[in-house]
Amino acid sequence: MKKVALITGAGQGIGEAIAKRLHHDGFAVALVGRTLDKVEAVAKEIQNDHGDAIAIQADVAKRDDVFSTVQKTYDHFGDFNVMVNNAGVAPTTPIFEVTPEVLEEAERINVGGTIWGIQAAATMFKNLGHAGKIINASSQAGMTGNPNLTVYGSTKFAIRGITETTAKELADDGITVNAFCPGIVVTPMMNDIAQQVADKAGKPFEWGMEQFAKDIALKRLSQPEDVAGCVSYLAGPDSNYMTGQSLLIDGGMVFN
Ligand SMILES: NC(=O)C1=CN([C@@H]2O[C@H](COP(=O)(O)OP(=O)(O)OC[C@H]3O[C@@H](n4cnc5c(N)ncnc54)[C@H](O)[C@@H]3O)[C@@H](O)[C@H]2O)C=CC1
Ligand SMILES: CC(=O)C(C)=O
Repeated sequence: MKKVALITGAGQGIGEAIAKRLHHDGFAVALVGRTLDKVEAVAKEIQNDHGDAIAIQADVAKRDDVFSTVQKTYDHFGDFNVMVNNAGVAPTTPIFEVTPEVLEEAERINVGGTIWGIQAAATMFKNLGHAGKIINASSQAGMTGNPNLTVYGSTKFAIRGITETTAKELADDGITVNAFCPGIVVTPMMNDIAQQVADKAGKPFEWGMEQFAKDIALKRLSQPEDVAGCVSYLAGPDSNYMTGQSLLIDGGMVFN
């Protein structure tokens, strides 16, 4: 029987690439997103490639939604093995522009969504009586400070802390918890960030992207597939003896 993975935020960008990569690795995949049309379109592509995929609409900020996606995934495929807490939002907030609303939304989705995802997946693994893998999306912005990303960066630092903490709490149940920390990945999110930073400075889009891209040692932006390859490792057996870790996939940027 195929192993089963659930990926949140799978309608575009990194989540879409992870879903497709895990399908190629032999997983049955549940694609979760806020906009059903988008996850359905990706699920259809996977089905057309002879894959097993379902699409589920959910808001990861809502605990009940997240528990329900895990239950639906199990009900459909009959097992549950890997949870990828990938969905996130990235407000661009110079420190003087941070409002309670911006802070709360990012906390509810990025931090809350990750915690509910860990709770729901670990509960299911324990009920099934077998091991499982939980993989969380942090960021290079969760390892170092990025100007204009105070709120976003705070959520991504938090996700690394949650990863380390829950790895220790869940180890006795055979559950591993790791995080991936992409650098600058060409997705709708990153394009929005670059555009907003450029707009605030009265500069063109290319200038906005350059603010993030100029220190990449490998001298190229990353593609969603670069990240999906590392998540494939975290989801597969070769990472079985690894837990509580944050895998940096930034082309040599943070520690330049
Ligand atoms: N693009 C980049 O350069 C980087 C991205 N990341 C992280 O990787 C993850 C994926 O990022 P991208 O693919 O770039 O973003 P994206 O914005 O292109 O895609 C994220 C997806 O998550 C969904 N989503 C957002 N809030 C949701 C919610 N409450 N419930 C359900 N779905 C929700 C969105 O609808 C979207 O389909 C995020 O956690 C992001 O913070 C980390 C480092 C760099
Ligand atoms: C979006 C993000 O995580 C960046 C710029 O590191």
